[in-house]
Amino acid sequence: MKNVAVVGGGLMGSGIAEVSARAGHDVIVVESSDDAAKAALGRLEKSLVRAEAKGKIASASDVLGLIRVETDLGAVADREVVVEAIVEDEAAKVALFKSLDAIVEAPDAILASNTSSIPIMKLGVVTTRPTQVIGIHFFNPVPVLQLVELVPSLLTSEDTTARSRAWVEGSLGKQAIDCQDRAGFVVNALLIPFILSAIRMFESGFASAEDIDRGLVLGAAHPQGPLALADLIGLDTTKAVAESLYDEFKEPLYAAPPLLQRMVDAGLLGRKTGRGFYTYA
Ligand SMILES: CC(=O)CC(=O)SCCNC(=O)CCNC(=O)[C@H](O)C(C)(C)COP(=O)(O)OP(=O)(O)OC[C@H]1O[C@@H](n2cnc3c(N)ncnc32)[C@H](O)[C@@H]1OP(=O)(O)O
Ligand SMILES: NC(=O)C1=CN([C@@H]2O[C@H](COP(=O)(O)OP(=O)(O)OC[C@H]3O[C@@H](n4cnc5c(N)ncnc54)[C@H](O)[C@@H]3O)[C@@H](O)[C@H]2O)C=CC1
Repeated sequence: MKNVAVVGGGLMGSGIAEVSARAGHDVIVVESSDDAAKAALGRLEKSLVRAEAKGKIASASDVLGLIRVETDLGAVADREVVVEAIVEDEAAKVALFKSLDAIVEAPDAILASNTSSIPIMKLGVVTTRPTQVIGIHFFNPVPVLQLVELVPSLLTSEDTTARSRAWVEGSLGKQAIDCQDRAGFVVNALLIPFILSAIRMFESGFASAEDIDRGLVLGAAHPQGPLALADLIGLDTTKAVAESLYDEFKEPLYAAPPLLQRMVDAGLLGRKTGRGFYTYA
């Protein structure tokens, strides 16, 4: 699969577009407005310039030359693989998969979602080709982290799973794990309750954000603490993933704590808005 579309060019979509172009693929990114398209292009340029400065790629402009950012979803019609990376909102994703089903022409094209937590079946069944719908879940930051979770639904064909694996491992150089189609898959089903516990600890006044994070960095060798990680993921996404998990399993450990809800209400979404548990320049 050499021609790829990524729908949603935010934090994750721009990373997926970057690693695809770095693997030599022809990439179309679709964004929802001109301003969002400009922001996506800015993220791509910044990341590729950094990769070039670090000697990881020969030329940022050559890689950028493989990527087109569009605002018309019709641009994805000729793609072999489409990776959806829009906001973590089931209704928005359902609407998008219905549109993709009508637009994408290749009869064997793969329609993938990068969702963090929404069961893939909910997206597959709204299309006429659920055998070709699969979760291909990358991790943040995409150019750095090796893992991809492969999440076939009960209706996904073995051929779709095999071609998805060949693409992420063979072409993109990532490492895949296989997951059942349950909210949160493997990593977020474990990681999100850990982050929510850290938020509850901070909310209760038990320890400062800095001490909670330093504790996990220095005492458990995590690359960053859970509150800094929530700021990296985005508090809106963290809350949405918690809600999907709670909806599926009804376990209190998945319930979003009030502080997380209030921070999202306030627009304190972490790095993306400049303020979450920490402030960013
Ligand atoms: C919510 C979901 O559905 C699933 C998820 O993704 S959950 C989130 C999973 N992600 C994690 O757990 C991230 C944990 N944190 C980390 O791995 C690290 O803290 C980090 C990579 C984010 C930053 O690492 P750091 O050592 O503090 O910073 P820094 O020195 O700037 O970066 C380390 C390397 O990563 C690269 N890097 C960091 N951020 C990057 C980015 N956004 N894009 C590209 N490269 C990046 C740097 O260039 C640097 O590369 P070199 O070693 O080759 O120089
Ligand atoms: N943030 C993270 O650490 C991770 C997020 N994910 C998942 O990836 C997806 C995207 O997350 P982020 O990139 O963090 O979000 P984000 O908010 O940074 O980006 C979402 C982008 O989608 C665009 N968009 C929204 N609706 C659209 C539409 N209908 N058509 C085209 N573009 C549209 C927005 O303009 C925005 O740029 C979510 O499903 C999330 O759960 C997966 C792994 C890690």
